[in-house]
Amino acid sequence: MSLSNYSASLIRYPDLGFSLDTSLMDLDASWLEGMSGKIEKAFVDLQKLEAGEIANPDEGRMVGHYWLRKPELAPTDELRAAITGPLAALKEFAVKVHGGEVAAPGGERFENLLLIGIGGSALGPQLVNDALGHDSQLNIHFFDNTDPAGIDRTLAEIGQTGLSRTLVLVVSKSGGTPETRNGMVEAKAAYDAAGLDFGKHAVAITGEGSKLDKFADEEGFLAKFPMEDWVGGRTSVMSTVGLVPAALQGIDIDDFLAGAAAMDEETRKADAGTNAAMRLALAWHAAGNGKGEKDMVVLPYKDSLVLFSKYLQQLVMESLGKSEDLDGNTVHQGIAVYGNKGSTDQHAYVQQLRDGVPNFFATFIEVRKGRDGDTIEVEPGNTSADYLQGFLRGTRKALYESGRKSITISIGEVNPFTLGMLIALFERAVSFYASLVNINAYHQPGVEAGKKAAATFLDLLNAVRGRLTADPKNAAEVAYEVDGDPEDVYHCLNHLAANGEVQIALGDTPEGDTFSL
Ligand SMILES: O=P(O)(O)OC[C@H]1O[C@](O)(CO)[C@@H](O)[C@@H]1O
Repeated sequence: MSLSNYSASLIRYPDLGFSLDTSLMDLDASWLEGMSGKIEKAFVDLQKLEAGEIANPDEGRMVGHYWLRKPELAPTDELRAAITGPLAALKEFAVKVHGGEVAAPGGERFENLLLIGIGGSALGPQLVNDALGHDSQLNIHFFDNTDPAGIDRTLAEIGQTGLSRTLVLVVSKSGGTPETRNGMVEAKAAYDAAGLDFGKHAVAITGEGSKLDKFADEEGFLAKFPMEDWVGGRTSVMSTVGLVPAALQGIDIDDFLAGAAAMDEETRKADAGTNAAMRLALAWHAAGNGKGEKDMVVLPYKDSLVLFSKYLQQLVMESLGKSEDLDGNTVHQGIAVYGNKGSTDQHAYVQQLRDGVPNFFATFIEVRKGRDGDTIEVEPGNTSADYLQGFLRGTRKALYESGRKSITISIGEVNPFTLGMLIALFERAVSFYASLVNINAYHQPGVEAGKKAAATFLDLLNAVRGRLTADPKNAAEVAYEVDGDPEDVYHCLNHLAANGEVQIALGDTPEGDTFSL
């Protein structure tokens, strides 16, 4: 570790208060030289993507999330209008909600938001809320799963009386995601039970013509905001998906977009020496040998960024985790991402990072400012912020001393602008990395397999339900009747027993368990 090595390895954008330090990644100059052809191609690929090329060939779609913060970039007037129109509309909607012009049927002002969505249709709003929502004009709650207990917990937080003052945002690009549909059905049931008109409390954010879009029309939703097919779920936080809730919360969405636009501007420059997103992609490539051999451990040293690692988990893993490259070769690409926050994890998993399996590189996120306003000394001469900085610097060094590499990203403070900057940085690094390893970062075929298998399980579950009688039967007998896999049938029966639909009599092993009505 030396100041000259640090200086030589640092990319900084002083106007943005941003820097990226890859000095502890030991990037080799000759390796970088050898990558120059791929680097050039990656710059060209991203230029073409931003110019509207079909960058998602499997789905035949353009990839337009970079236009969201610079609509002038969008290749046609129609696409530009699809960004600026909804942006103006959602701002106006937020003003009306805040002013009480859009209110609950009884005239009560909305005080709460309930966002129903999953994956990219929830993670962005959750990150934005956690990082920036401390002074929120409306309290936000989430249904991001089909877990009934989780739904009940959230409804209890809102409370029976709070429901009438709660605006529900149902967010689904496809408009057909089962978890989100279930969440909406559960929310509607809660409104019905409270004698409230769900539609008069609800807003849909979805693709035009989707099931949700039609349901919103049928139920007379208060408003609808479109989601375009050229914005992927995991990069949708700067579309209506992230901006509607953020504007309703009173978060400065113009600053958020401006931060992303500023990072885009810097990382649009085709110069590997100064382009932080390209440097990040190269560091990932070098660490994992271009094959994801090392996991990415994300450690923001700031409580308000704790969800950033979870957010990046979807952005990176859903984008890069692919079985085939663009030429159809089997490659099984990806980078595993996990993390939480520092210094908290020094008391949890940093022990393994320092001394255990060396299968990762760390990404520290440093926020230079400790807190707004006055601070106190926690001991003579030192503040809590001094300690946080000490732990970050100390851990980084301790890891390096035991051969564990790390990247350090620094920002001045957490605000809408800097959060926008960070998100844009990683989005562009993902785009570059995908080009470097020649994969399509913009589809997610693997997710479909689990969805299909879940649908098959539900069909089996319903068939099993139809076979239950007062006479006890074991799983093999029911499986024979429904022509199903005995183990799957056993799990159906066990599920029904756990939820009080059937009685279970335990045998010596699951094969001997019997079930009856
Ligand atoms: O917005 P939707 O269509 O409900 O999808 C939610 C999430 O599900 C996925 O499609 C994966 O199943 C993600 O890519 C997406 O963010």
